[in-house]
Amino acid sequence: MKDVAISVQNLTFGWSAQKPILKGCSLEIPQGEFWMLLGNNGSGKSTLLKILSGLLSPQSGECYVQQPLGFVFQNPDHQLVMPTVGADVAFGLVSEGLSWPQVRDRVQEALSAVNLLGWERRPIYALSGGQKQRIAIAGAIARHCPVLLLDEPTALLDPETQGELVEQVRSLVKSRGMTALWVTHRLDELDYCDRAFILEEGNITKEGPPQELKNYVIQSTA
Ligand SMILES: Nc1ncnc2c1ncn2[C@@H]1O[C@H](COP(=O)(O)OP(=O)(O)OP(=O)(O)O)[C@@H](O)[C@H]1O
Repeated sequence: MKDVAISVQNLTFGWSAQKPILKGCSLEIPQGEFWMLLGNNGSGKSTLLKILSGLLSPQSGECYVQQPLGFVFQNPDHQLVMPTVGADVAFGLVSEGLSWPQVRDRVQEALSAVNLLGWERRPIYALSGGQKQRIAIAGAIARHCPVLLLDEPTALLDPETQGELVEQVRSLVKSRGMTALWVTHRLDELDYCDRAFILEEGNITKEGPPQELKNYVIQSTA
């Protein structure tokens, strides 16, 4: 039996009492698996991820996520803060009080994991959208995060780069035993995940393997 990496029980949240977003939402993700979260616009997917990451507090319910967690935003320009690749990946390590050689090793390990070893001195502004997303993921790997939360990370990428990123995250999950929860609108991305959820009307209404969820979405939108 696998350990649970992410667990949510009866979560409720609303921006106002008149408009509840999550209405007793529950889910569980085993360690070392790649899951996706689908749902219509405004169904509360980003809100759920923000609660999982501690950016928002639920009104009620229980929430557990293995720590430290890494969060990858839709727009990488909202999270890359330093001028170069190496400085950005190292930035998240500041609070750990590591020695310089330890920081260098962590940065190299993380860049190697996303196939960007040797890119330390590259300026962030010169990277493509997909490369920036891989740097954001490298930041989480450098911090040795067991869990990655990704909020529509391919939304701003071209189709080829979208496929490369989702493939990369799948291979990180499988090779490093990480757990990832990936929010998406794109049904073709489901092919890469182990299982997926659908968030509707404030609750998880469906959970299952990718093909089953694809069929459900296609039938419900036909
Ligand atoms: N800061 C905020 N203040 C008030 N309402 C908000 C705020 N952020 C989001 N909302 C509302 O909460 C609801 C859920 O938003 P959320 O962004 O979680 O949905 P989503 O499923 O991620 O949507 P999308 O697929 O469009 O990204 C929406 O109705 C949204 O307008």
